[in-house]
Amino acid sequence: MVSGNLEVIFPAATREYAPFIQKLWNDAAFQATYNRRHELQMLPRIATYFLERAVEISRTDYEPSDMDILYAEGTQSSNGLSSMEFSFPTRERESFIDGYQHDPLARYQLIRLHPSSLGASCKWVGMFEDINMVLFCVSLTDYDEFWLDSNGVLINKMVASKQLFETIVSHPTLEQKDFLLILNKADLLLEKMEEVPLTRCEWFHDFNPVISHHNNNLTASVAQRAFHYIAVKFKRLFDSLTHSKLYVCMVTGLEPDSVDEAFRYAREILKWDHNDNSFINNEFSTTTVIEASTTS
Ligand SMILES: Nc1nc2c(ncn2[C@@H]2O[C@H](COP(=O)(O)OP(=O)(O)OP(=O)(O)O)[C@@H](O)[C@H]2O)c(=O)[nH]1
Ligand SMILES: [Mg+2]
Repeated sequence: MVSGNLEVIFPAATREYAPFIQKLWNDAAFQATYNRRHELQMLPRIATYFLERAVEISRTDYEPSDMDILYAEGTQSSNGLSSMEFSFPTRERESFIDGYQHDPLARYQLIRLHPSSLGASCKWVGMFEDINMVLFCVSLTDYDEFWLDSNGVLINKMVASKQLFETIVSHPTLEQKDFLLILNKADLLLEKMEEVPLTRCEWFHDFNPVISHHNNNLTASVAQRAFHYIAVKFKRLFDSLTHSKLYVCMVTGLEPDSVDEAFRYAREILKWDHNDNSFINNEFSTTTVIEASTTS
């Protein structure tokens, strides 16, 4: 990859196979299997996005679109920890017309963790002494998914996130820091709940909403309640560990506006702090945000 010699990774043969891959993918048996992927360990939802484009992607002149990049899987480093720094430099004026204006001075460190690095008691957190806020990201659809931990034991991904959250919020370096919990993949929650109940995750065993069915499907309000339930679970946990308030918002990572909204909320929170909490009782109108004044 470093040498840019893609022939080594994707030999010409791969391109020859691409039409067959696409044909197999459109086969009824493959599609039926994909539709029952929640019964399998390792068939990601996203498979369809790329397999449908096998021929296009295999072309030598293929250039990934922004969407292709957003849909791609993150890579995992061998020690389970990868990170990159980014910021939003001032761009052309037109880009700002509709969207959220990022603070060009804000610097972000994106850290991706695998639970296998949990055993290392998160020593790396000590590297981040000068941070203002932690944006802790959890996928709402993790509740029925599993990971192999460092001992080779399958662990529920939501439970793994909970354990990581506990370790990180209790870390001495991050004492008194603001935490914003980003509950991601909001667009997929309802679809998943129609297949697998939220109670599949042991931590969510007491989720018991009054369920209103519409055409035998769960309604969006059930997903909304599930989101609130999960948010409150984390808020209670955070309160018990730090005696402070956890901010929460719901995000769909594939939608730039939704991500911008989370960054905007993060900036509001910092402003509240900066102004001695005088903003704390301000109404925050967005529906995807659990109000700052919500108690657990
Ligand atoms: N539909 C939807 N897909 C998302 C969202 N956020 C991320 N994704 C997709 O989820 C995948 C993210 O892949 P990874 O970064 O590997 O994360 P993951 O597969 O959820 O989790 P692990 O690989 O187990 O860490 C990509 O295909 C993304 O396009 C979202 O909000 N909605
Ligand atoms: Mg993945």
